Amino acid sequence: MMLGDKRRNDFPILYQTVNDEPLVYLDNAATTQKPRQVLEAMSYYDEHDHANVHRGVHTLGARATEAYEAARENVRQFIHAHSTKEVLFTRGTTTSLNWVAQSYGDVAVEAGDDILLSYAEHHANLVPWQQLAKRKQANLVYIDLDEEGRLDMTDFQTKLSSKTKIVALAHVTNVLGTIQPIKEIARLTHEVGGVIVVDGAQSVPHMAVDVQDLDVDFYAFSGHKMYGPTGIGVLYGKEKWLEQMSPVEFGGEMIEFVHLYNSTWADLPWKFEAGTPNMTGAIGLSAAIDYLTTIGMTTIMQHEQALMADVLPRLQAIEGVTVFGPTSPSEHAGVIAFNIDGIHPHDVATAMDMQGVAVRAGHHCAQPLMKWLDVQATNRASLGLYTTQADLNQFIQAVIATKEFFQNGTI
Ligand SMILES: Cc1ncc(COP(=O)(O)O)c(CN[C@@H]2CONC2=O)c1O
Repeated sequence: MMLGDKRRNDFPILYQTVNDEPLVYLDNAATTQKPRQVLEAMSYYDEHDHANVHRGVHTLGARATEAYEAARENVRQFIHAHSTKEVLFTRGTTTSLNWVAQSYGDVAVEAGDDILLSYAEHHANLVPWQQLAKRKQANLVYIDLDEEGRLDMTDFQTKLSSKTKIVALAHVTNVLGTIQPIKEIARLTHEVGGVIVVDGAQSVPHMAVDVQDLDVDFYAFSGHKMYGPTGIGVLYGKEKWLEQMSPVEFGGEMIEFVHLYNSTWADLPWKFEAGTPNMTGAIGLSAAIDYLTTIGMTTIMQHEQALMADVLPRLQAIEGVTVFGPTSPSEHAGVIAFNIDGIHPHDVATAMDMQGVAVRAGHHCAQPLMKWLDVQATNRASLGLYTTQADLNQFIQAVIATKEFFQNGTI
């Protein structure tokens, strides 16, 4: 039995019909669904242990604090960070990346410095750097993509220089699903004295991530992309950088002492966590990590690669369908962008929804990439650990039926 069939009954939401057809949920790159184990862990916390953290001297406060900090330790182990001081809870990837651009960027980047990005970045890993470049009169330098949408490493090394202060890249891109060689990029970036900021939103759900092995300086991801709740994410940062960085938000929790006209800050990681944190979200994220760890990231990656090896060639073989990104299935980490020639992606997605199949349509917060692809928008199917062969069979049938419907009016 494949993983998807084995684990599907952990996800109550998947057992519904849409337009009288079994739901086939293939929008996991937007957000994943939560297993009962995550839902139950959050409910248990709220029903038994909820209180505000780090301040109460009463029993519930102690239990809530213990649960919250145990969640942080669980994240540390999951990404193999050296210390919990390096694991900051945020609202999600977008907040994490903004914190780096504002706090690290403002102290490290000066006029004339280079910030290297790729055309394939999500807006969350592009717009914060645009704002930093404007604030500091720094240069945004875009690394070319090759003909199949991979990062052009030759162009990267050409543009990398002693002026490079920051390299900001996705580990896995959210439209093409390309896996960027982060470990090599980190090594090359450090050789010129730069730091590497990695957008891990689309990689953490699909593969094991070891931030020490990758030797990245910052790594950002979201709970809701990895079978956890929304509203909780993580910023990993090397302790040496976080110690130098000023807080981005100010108030309770993050202070050591508040005088009338100045204040001192709490130690890491709390220096960056102003106000009451999302305890339930952190506990839900920790339960998601336990769930993924029980299955094993290698097992998940193998499952999704097997499905991709089946579905990508079948989609590529449909006449009148354009599939974007690398030709090889092994270079797609769970994501396929495609169009049916001559049919607007929104019409395709609507027609597929009529057949119970949920795919994304639009620019996917990657408008520079749409320009590079020379399209306004694409459709996107994205797999999860619960995706089954039956899901993909229904997906392929829906693409074919949608094409025929728009060509001759029958579905
Ligand atoms: C590569 C990447 N980076 C950052 C983000 C932002 O994450 P948060 O919204 O959790 O801060 C996303 C979200 N993915 C978008 C959301 O919907 N569809 C997508 O592809 C993403 O895919």
